[in-house]
Amino acid sequence: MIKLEHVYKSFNKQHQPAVADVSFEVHPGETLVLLGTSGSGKTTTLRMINRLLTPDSGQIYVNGQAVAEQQPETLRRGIGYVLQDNGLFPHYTVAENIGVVPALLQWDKARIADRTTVLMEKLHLPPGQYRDAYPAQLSGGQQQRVGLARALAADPPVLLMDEPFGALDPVTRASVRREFQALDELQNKTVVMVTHDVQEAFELGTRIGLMDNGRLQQLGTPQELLFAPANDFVRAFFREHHLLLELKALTLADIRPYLPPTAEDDNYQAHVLPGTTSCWDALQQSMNTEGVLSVDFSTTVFTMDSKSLMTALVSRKNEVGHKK
Ligand SMILES: Nc1ncnc2c1ncn2[C@@H]1O[C@H](COP(=O)(O)OP(=O)(O)OP(=O)(O)O)[C@@H](O)[C@H]1O
Repeated sequence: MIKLEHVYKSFNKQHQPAVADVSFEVHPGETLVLLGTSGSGKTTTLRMINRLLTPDSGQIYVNGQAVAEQQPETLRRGIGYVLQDNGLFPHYTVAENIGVVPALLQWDKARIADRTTVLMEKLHLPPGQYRDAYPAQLSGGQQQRVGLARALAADPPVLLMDEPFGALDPVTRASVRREFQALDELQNKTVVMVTHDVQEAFELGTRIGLMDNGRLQQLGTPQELLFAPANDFVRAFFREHHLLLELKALTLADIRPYLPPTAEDDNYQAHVLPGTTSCWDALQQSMNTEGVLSVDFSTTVFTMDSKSLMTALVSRKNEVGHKK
């Protein structure tokens, strides 16, 4: 668990603070994404959580304990940290990089080796091929996977990530992001991630904290930020990507009332999507199924096509817009 209470940080007392009155709580199993324009205070906020920076005022707690009362080294051993440039040690092999924190925690060698193998397999880095490689011998995407494995190695309850996919090309970025999202390791972790990529925030964030000028402009679920913006800044921030973000934020269950009446389908084959699937993922799946989608709404299975999905989205938008 991470908790910030009225945190302020200035680098230059003559200027406005880099972070002003930021408060939030993040619970196990949640990913809070800090999103915002460049210089809005995202990285400063993150770096105060593991004491790389010290707040001028306010309190920060990790797992119920004030970070100011803990030795920075001890605190950081319990926090996984992933950086944009991966921060791997160039003269350490992949296995040695992944084993850094377990070694500091004095795990025995066999346990470190087992844990390294498990994580490399989960992150699609065949251990036989890459265990003894050096970072420079890996692609950017592979290096970032090693950075993730290193952060997860000692199974810390808290994970901080600063633009973890920011240095990757769009295709690699999407695949590393998907692998990250699918990791069972994350299930009970408390994660705070910084990004300025709006799509990434919507894909990975349980909640999003949108920052501007050092302040949290709004903190809420992707749906809340999109459909109930707290102010003009929030509204304007998402305007350009609105339709795409709606596809990511809304599930098939959200648009079910707007789908055309469809006969229950006894002929559906494999590939039934749960109602919790995002509309975006459903459209992507429809490319593999010639446009046809079967959706399991618990009581009934609907069969529809991608066109009726888009029509339902527009009907929903019209109705919700009309009510406002
Ligand atoms: N070490 C520092 N010394 C002086 N000023 C700093 C320092 N670190 C950050 N700042 C200033 O604090 C403000 C917030 O910076 P921060 O890096 O937290 O923003 P950010 O939202 O993470 O931006 P970006 O997305 O560009 O990384 C900026 O005005 C920045 O110039």
